[in-house]
Amino acid sequence: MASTADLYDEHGEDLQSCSLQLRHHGAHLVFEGVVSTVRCHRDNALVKAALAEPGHGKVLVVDGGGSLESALMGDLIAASAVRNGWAGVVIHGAVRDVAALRELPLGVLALGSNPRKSAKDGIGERDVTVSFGGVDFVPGRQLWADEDGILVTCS
Ligand SMILES: O=C([O-])CC(=O)C(=O)O
Repeated sequence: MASTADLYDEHGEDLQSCSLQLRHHGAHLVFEGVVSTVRCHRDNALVKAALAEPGHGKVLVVDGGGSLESALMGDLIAASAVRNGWAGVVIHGAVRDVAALRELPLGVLALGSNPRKSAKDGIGERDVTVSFGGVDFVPGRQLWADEDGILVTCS
């Protein structure tokens, strides 16, 4: 994959760039894939269900509303994402089991971490457009991530 900076130089007008300073937590610092989404708040049942499905190299973008009060993914859910062929998970919210996530062959970007787990009631939405950091993450669009940040196609 070309670096996000090179992609931006080549296709800037066609790309949205995420201004939110998410941290890398997975072993893969460079990843790309088609966007799939979950919107939820302190409830990760939909995240777990999505990552238990075949990922086909997609990236799950989770809009947790920026809450750092509880973790939306830990090492077990992340390991299931690896098994099911997801390329990465981008979380506007928190993860946990950070030491274990670092060993997993998965792209993981998140706002922060918290050892507290989330509810499992299944409240939220799947494959809706979510927006944060100045980017509209529309399901079906292409996403690229590396150590500089995240780019997503505009259409
Ligand atoms: O079960 C959870 O809420 C998340 C978690 O800790 C894991 O994925 O290991």
